[in-house]
Amino acid sequence: MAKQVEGFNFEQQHGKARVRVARVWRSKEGRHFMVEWNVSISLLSDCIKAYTDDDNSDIVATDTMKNTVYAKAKECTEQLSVEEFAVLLAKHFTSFYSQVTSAIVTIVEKPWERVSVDGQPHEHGFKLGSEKHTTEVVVQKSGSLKMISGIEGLALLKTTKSGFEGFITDKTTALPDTRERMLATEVTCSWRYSYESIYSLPRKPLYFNERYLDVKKVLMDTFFGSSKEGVYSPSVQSTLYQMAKAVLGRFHDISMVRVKMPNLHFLPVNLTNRVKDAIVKFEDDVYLPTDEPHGSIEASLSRFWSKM
Ligand SMILES: O=c1[nH]c(=O)c2[nH]c(=O)[nH]c2[nH]1
Repeated sequence: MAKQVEGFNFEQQHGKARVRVARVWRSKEGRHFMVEWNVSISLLSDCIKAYTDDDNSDIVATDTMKNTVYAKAKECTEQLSVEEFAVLLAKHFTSFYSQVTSAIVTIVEKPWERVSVDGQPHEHGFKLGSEKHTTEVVVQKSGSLKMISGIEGLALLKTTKSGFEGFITDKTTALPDTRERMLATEVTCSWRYSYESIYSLPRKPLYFNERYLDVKKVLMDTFFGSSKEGVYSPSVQSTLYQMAKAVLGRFHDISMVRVKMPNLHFLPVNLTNRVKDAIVKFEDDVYLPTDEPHGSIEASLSRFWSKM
């Protein structure tokens, strides 16, 4: 919200970025559970005097925000999702400080996964996976909520059932039509939940972790198709749309989904020697993988009644 200050419109927020915290929980039976989070906080608060009058008396110190992350992590005696922790932090800042009108908390979870040794899940051993679970929540003093979750760095590839043809051709077009190519991407997807108040959130423990895994599965199943047959992709655009639509079709508490899918090209390799003999003739087998430059394709899809 812009404020009128000395004849100007003025907007401000302050916070602490990239606070790293890990939390371990130990079950009675001796199994350990752990998370590692990177937390960023930004507060919208009435502290204009700090900007205009050198008066910090309304400032929540960003150092205090950092300490609060550790204090709240300590208080969480049960395992919880990034979404729940973000809401808990945001709720604290908006209810504890009269000056704070709104809190924005974003968290990226590092993908530590329990290892198996000799086919048995290890009690306290973890290895780093690849894609990351993310969230951004905005909480107002009234309890009104905006909650977005996401997945980052989901690298997917299929070696066939992908093509691209019928696009505009003009004098700068070199790309041939094809019905046979590799399709590789790194999916970034975020989705907005339709919960609009911190008081109407699902109470089920780890609900949002379950949702995250379910959304990831729907995205991947749609990308790949069935295990034997697969599914033909006529373009990244078409596959991206099918993936977004599948998420909205499946999850009724998701009102908006945004998907970004770079097209990471695998270029056919054809090599001839100086006397024009083929060294390598491309037969859908030898490729030059490249990520620069790459196609960049993104879209968002929301229900008619929903907010973006
Ligand atoms: O799936 C694709 N979409 C495009 O827009 C595009 N453009 C391009 O050169 N190759 C591709 N592939």
